[in-house]
Amino acid sequence: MTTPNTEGTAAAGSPSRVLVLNSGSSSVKYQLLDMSDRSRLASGLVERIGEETSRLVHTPPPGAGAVREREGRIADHDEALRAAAEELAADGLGLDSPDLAAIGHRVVHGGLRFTEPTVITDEVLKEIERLVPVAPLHNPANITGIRTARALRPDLPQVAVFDTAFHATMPEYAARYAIDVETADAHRIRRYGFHGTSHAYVSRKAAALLGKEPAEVNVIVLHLGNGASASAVAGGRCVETSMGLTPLEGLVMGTRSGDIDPAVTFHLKRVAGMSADEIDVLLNKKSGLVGLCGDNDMREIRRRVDEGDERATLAFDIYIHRLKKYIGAYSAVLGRVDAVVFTAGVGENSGPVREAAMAGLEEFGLVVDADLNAVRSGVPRLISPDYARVAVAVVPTDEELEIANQTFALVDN
Ligand SMILES: Nc1ncnc2c1ncn2[C@@H]1O[C@H](COP(=O)(O)OP(=O)(O)O)[C@@H](O)[C@H]1O
Ligand SMILES: CC(=O)OP(=O)(O)O
Ligand SMILES: [Mg+2]
Repeated sequence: MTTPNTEGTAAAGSPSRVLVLNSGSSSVKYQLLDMSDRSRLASGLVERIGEETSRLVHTPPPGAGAVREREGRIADHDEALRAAAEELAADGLGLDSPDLAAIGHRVVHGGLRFTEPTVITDEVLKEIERLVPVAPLHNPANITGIRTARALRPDLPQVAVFDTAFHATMPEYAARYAIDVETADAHRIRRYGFHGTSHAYVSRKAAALLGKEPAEVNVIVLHLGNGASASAVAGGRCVETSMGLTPLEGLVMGTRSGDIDPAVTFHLKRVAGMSADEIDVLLNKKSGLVGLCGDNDMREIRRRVDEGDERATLAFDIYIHRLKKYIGAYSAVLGRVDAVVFTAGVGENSGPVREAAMAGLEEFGLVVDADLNAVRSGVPRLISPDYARVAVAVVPTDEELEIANQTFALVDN
C-alpha cells in the first residue's frame, strides 16, 4: 500500500484525496477520503432519484457541524451528483480542490474485458455503455456519474472499479451455463457475478478476524442488501457466486426474483402475453420480497412477521430457504468451510435473518450464539460460540473504501 509522501520536495502537497461515487439505480452514495490515513472526510447519500420525494443526506467532516438534509425532487443522477458537489463545496471540500487525486466510480458490469481497476478513457466509457443490456438497472447510472464527474473535473483521472472483477477467477465450469456453446460465445453469455468489491473486501476482513491470511481460509460470504448475492471464496479467490449474466440470478432480493425456471419467461410471454420489457420489469423490480409481500425493507417485514402477518412470514421463509440452499451448495463446492460471513444492510443488521439462516445447520458445524447475535456493532465480529467448528461472522462491508484504495493505488505513482 502506498503512503503519500507529505515531506520532501517532489511529493510535497501531492494530492491525496479520492472521491468515490457508488451510483445505484435510484441512489448515489458518495465519500471523500483522505488516503494519507484512509480517513473519511465527508460522505453522503442521495436517494429516490427521479421521484418527488428525493432526499440528500450529507455528513460533513468530524467536528464540522451537523448532518445536513435536502428534500425535494432530484431529477436524475447528473443533478444528484451536482447537488453532492455543492454540499462538499459548502464544507470547503469542493471538486475544484487541488487536493483531489482522482474520482473512483463503482461500475457494476465490466464484462469479460475489465477485470482490474481501469482509468476511464472515451473508449473505456464506450465499452461500459455496450454492457448496458446486461446491467440495465446499474450501468446507465454509473455512466451518468462518470460523465458528470468528467464534466466537473475534466483534468482529473477517473477510475472505474468493477463489481464483476473479483469473480473473474471463477473456474470455467462455474462460469459457463449449460447452453449451446456457439450461441453463448457469440453473445458473451456466461456467469459474471456482482458485488465483487464487497465480496473481496469482506472475505479479506473475515480472514483477518480469524487471525489468518486470506490464502489460508475458505469462506462463504453472504452480501444481503437490497441486491443480494453469495460467494464461495477459496484461499482468497472467488470460485463461485450466485449472480450470473446479470444481477438477477441467485438469492431472493428486495425486488428481484433470483433463481427461477427460465421457462417461466416463455410462459409469461406466450400465455400471459407479456413483452420482454414487461417481464424484465416484473422480475427485476416487482418480484423478490416486494413481489411476495409488498415490502422490501427487512425491518418492516420482520415487524409484520412478529405480528403474525402470513404473507410477510411466507416471504421471509422463502428468503431464508433460498439462502440455506446456497450455504449448503457452497459448503459442498468448498469442501472445507472456515467461516460463513454476513454483510450489507440485511446481513449486518438483521439478527433474525442470521439466526434463521443458520437454524438446523448444526451438522455443517454452523451454530449461532444468541447473545453474540444480538450485539449491534459496526465492527467485524464473531457470532458463533468458541466450540463451533465453523466460524459465523458479521463483517460490515465498505465498498467505498475498497474503491478508494484501488483507485488511489492506480493513480498515485
Ligand atoms: N436494522 C435493520 N434491520 C434489518 N434490515 C435492515 C436494517 N437496516 C437496513 N436493513 C436492510 O438493508 C437494506 C439496504 O441494504 P444496503 O446494503 O444498503 O443495500 P443497497 O446497497 O442495495 O442499497 C434495506 O432495504 C433493508 O432491507
Ligand atoms: C449488482 C447489484 O445488485 O447491486 P445493488 O445491490 O447495489 O443493486
Ligand atoms: Mg449495495
